[in-house]
Amino acid sequence: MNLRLGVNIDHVATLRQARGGHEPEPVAAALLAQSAGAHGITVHLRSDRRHIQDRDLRVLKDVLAIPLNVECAATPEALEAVVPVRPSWITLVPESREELTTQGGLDAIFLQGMLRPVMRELRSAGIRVSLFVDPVLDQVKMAAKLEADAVELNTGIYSDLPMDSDATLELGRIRDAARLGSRLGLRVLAGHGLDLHNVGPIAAIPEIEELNIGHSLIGRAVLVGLERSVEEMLAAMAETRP
Ligand SMILES: CC(=O)[C@@H](O)[C@H](O)COP(=O)(O)O
Ligand SMILES: NCC(=O)COP(=O)(O)O
Repeated sequence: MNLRLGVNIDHVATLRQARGGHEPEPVAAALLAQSAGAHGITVHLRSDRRHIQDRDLRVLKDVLAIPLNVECAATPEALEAVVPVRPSWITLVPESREELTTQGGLDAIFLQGMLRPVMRELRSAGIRVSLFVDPVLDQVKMAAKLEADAVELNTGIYSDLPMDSDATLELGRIRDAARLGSRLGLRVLAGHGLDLHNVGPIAAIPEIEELNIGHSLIGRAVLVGLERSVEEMLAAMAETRP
């Protein structure tokens, strides 16, 4: 199975919002990522609208030829903004206003009563649903029980490990969760904090179909250009998953 790259363009919008103007245009970034070989575009519509705006979703949906994945909290306010856009995917993520970035996976077990009707509504609107969960077997089982189309395994703990530390344990958790998700019929994605240096061992996990990568890729794009940054990431992924 070929490994796909979803490019998260949130932080192009972060830069735009720093001045509250029009530049840089995240839609232009999405189109450049698409032409450089990205297989999908991911954006996170945060409740505080710190980067991606409602208008971005609408324009992205209109212009992209590759799937649009919108991450959001499972709140009525977020879903009212996202569902009418009809993205290919909605990924439900936990969110708190104070966090700098997502702090962990969704607790699908604790939230199952709330998630069940929400996910049913999204499915009936023709939108595929992914749950961003920690690499914990019971969370993956619950995602399957809730009839999610996919799980995105949170690689945040793995990505935060110091460079010279032993990642065996965390990689094992991600590998086991990926294997279980695939066995249960879920599509398995992974992401959070991945970069050119740590992506290899995650890309090597055969059950993982797609990686969502944003911050490091956009950070590098500031230095070398977005197309080159996407191409470098695709090449790094292909080193372990040709
Ligand atoms: C859910 C996840 O891991 C990321 O998409 C992250 O939430 C992106 O949001 P920020 O770009 O606001 O950190
Ligand atoms: N869901 C993960 C994502 O979209 C990108 O996360 P990051 O690479 O910005 O940490």
